[in-house]
Amino acid sequence: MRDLIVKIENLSHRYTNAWAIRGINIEIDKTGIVGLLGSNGAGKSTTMNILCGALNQTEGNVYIQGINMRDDRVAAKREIGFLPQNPPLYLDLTVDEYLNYCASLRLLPEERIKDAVNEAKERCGVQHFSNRLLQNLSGGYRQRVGIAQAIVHRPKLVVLDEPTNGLDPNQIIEVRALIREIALDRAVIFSSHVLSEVQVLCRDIVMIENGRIVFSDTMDAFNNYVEPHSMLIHFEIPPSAEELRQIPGIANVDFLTQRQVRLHFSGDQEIAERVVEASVKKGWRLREISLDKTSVDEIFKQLSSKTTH
Ligand SMILES: Nc1ncnc2c1ncn2[C@@H]1O[C@H](COP(=O)(O)OP(=O)(O)OP(=O)(O)O)[C@@H](O)[C@H]1O
Repeated sequence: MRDLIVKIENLSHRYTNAWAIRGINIEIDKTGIVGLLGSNGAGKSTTMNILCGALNQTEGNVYIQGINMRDDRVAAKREIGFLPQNPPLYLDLTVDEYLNYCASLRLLPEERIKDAVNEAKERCGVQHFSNRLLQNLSGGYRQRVGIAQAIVHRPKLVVLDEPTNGLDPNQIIEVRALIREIALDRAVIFSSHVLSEVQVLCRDIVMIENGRIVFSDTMDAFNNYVEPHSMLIHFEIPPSAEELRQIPGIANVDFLTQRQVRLHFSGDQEIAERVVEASVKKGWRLREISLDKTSVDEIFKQLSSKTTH
């Protein structure tokens, strides 16, 4: 069997009166960032809380480095670092006091704590705030300390639940850079409800909607999926449909009005240039051209309807 860092198998969870997630399967076998994307209430936090041993699932299994969370929670949790959506920061502690406390909660041997805390502070860029109270740190630095507590015991897997939520744009950029950095030598699962954030940060994407996975593949595969496949064009002196079909790559021609036409094509980014070239050469007087981008809502809808319920 392959050596998986994480295996989530057929995971389902029911709160008192409704299923929050159903039949979730995720496998991660290498370092890097996996994005868990879903709108509010989709089931991201539920999945992450179970994955990190903070919530007991109704059905299914979670294995961390081959250890079943149900069988040996302490051993499995040793391999996980978790930054929940509302980080458990004790605001009246200093950065050092807090990280020392977290390291001892993680059962690090006393003699290793100092080095481990120093390493985590350095990696997260908070060493110069060692003696500052958490309540006197900005949101971005608090989040860095939250990430430092998640890596202080050098886990193989770090789980970050919407870590950029509530940060300002500069802080978001810094925290993203930090996440990229810590993912160089461990697997990171990162949740967000913002597609563009997952696109810039993650190697793989798992989309979850209404508690079910609707897409799970590489980011490249996802980007191919959402690439525009049609464009809207306005010609002053429109050509015939036949003339347009002769442009290599055009699959379908759809006249909306006498001068407005939607051209369908297959995954070829240079098609717009060919249309412009043909228009100039043949005097069609192109007035407007725009690629039809599928909206995120539309993608969710398409993907959701593909899953079997
Ligand atoms: N403690 C709870 N008791 C009952 N229902 C809950 C509880 N926690 C979450 N839910 C419900 O389970 C579903 C999934 O919630 P979850 O928090 O996992 O989603 P999410 O994708 O993390 O959303 P958000 O981004 O808003 O946190 C939602 O319908 C939510 O209302």
